[in-house]
Amino acid sequence: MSVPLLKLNHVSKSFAGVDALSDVSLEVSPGEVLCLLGDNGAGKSTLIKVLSGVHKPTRGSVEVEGRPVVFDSPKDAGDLGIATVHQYGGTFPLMSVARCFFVGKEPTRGVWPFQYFDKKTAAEITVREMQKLGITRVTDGDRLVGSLSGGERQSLAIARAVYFGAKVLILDEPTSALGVKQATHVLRLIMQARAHGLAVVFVTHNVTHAMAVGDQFAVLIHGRMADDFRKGERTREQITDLMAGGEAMADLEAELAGLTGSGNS
Ligand SMILES: Nc1ncnc2c1ncn2[C@@H]1O[C@H](COP(=O)(O)OP(=O)(O)OP(=O)(O)O)[C@@H](O)[C@H]1O
Repeated sequence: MSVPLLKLNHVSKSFAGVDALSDVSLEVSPGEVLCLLGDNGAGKSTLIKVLSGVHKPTRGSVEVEGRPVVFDSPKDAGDLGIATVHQYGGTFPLMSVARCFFVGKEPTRGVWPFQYFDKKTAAEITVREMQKLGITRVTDGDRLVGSLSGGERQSLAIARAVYFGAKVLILDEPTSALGVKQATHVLRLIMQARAHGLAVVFVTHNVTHAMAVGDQFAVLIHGRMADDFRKGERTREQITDLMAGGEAMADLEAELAGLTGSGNS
């Protein structure tokens, strides 16, 4: 059994009286997709921020490849191969795709202090890496990021993470703003990353998308792990019911029945 790439042990995170996460334990190994499911306010963003070095846990610990770590910043997490891709690709609309791909890691030419950004190399690498992910319509590294489709932006961000050696890819609601075709493309990218041995944490509230690619699942409700299971152990209905909160739905049904009843009388 391989050592998990990333592991959370009994992590809690509180903000001035709000328990955003309570006693969450999970792990993800190379070549696995962990889907983190939860409704609005469940604690998904807070969990991503703990995993990516934005927040320190109030209690509990984080391990990377079996070693306890304390991230002081997202850079610390990045240096250990943890890459986070945000909903819109976290990219800059007015930058060229090549600039965006290499932001903070620019290839240079010349000798200090006369170094300059090697635009040609950056453009070639960016276009090539995006093509590897099936994005064949971006052939010019000078193209503005703002002109890419949502799926292409996600691909750019994922290609960047993989190129710079990510071992763990954390995807924050990558499909939620996309149409069916583009969402399918992003789900394919997740499978590709998995096939390359990356550990993927796929954060979503779309049960269908999660079930299409997930190996294991964790459902957060009010900051707690309400359930965790492996592929095939729950039906879509069971997961949806759990996320919607069985009680809340029962209350609503009773309320609606009451309204209908009073309308009839
Ligand atoms: N910096 C903060 N200060 C105070 N409370 C916070 C802070 N960040 C998150 N919270 C609270 O923690 C809880 C979980 O929030 P979080 O953003 O992690 O949920 P989420 O699952 O990502 O929700 P959504 O899907 O709506 O983005 C919420 O009640 C939120 O108001």
